[in-house]
Amino acid sequence: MSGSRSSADDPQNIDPDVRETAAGLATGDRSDTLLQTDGLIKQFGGFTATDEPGFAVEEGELRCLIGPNGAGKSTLLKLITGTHEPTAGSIYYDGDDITDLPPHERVKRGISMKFQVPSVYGDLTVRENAQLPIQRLVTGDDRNRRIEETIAAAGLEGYEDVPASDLSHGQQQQLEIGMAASLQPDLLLLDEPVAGLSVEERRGIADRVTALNEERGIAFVVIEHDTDFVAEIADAVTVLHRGDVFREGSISEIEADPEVRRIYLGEGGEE
Ligand SMILES: Nc1ncnc2c1ncn2[C@@H]1O[C@H](COP(=O)(O)OP(=O)(O)OP(=O)(O)O)[C@@H](O)[C@H]1O
Repeated sequence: MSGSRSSADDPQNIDPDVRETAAGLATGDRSDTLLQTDGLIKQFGGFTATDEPGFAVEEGELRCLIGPNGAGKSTLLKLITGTHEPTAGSIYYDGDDITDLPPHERVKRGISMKFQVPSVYGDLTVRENAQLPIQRLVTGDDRNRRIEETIAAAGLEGYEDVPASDLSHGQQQQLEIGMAASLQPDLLLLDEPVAGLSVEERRGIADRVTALNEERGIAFVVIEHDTDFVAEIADAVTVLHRGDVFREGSISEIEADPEVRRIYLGEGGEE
């Protein structure tokens, strides 16, 4: 843990590898890195929730973010969306430093997030909910086409006129994922999308996420505790512990790692 916003903004303080990647992207020398953090710190009072994790996402990859309770997973996603302002450090997206951009500018750049708390309107139909994210952005025939795309992305064809309150919890989550995807992001962040869902509902969410990843090339970061679900969807897994990246690898490598088992089972949550 070190530094402040002003010292982290000094190009001399940026990790050389990160500077090279960001500079390469900015000059058109494209690598596959979509998002990269550098020296990122978030403190709440005296407590450090994010401690220079050096987190990266490649274009089109489906990455799951796991870790004990309080490891800093949600905080990291909120720093990426701009919901939280970092105490220090930088975030690069598609070659640009987006650290100081407000959340709506990040959405325009292609970062979209579905939060843990459901946000569909129960008294509106599936179609009416589906038009909400784009209603001020898209008009005419394009709007109808985008609404149909959103409903297809949610896997809710045939439910167009059903009030969202009549959908199952899993279908509501599907609708939210479709709505988050309707902004045509390159990166979609999901915070525990299958918490509290049945096995069948989890399968519905896994189908939506993998379809959007494979058919539209959307990169995902998915916070998830359920390793069966992670094994079903993830290309790669990052383990966060005490605000820092603890391990990265495939789910089978992560599950076999005794140190990962220790931080989950031994120490449990963060103090
Ligand atoms: N707004 C806040 N104010 C103060 N402390 C916070 C705030 N948000 C998060 N924290 C603290 O930061 C740490 C990381 O929280 P965070 O929610 O990012 O963890 P998490 O890994 O997502 O946990 P969980 O798996 O339980 O959702 C926790 O100790 C939490 O209490």
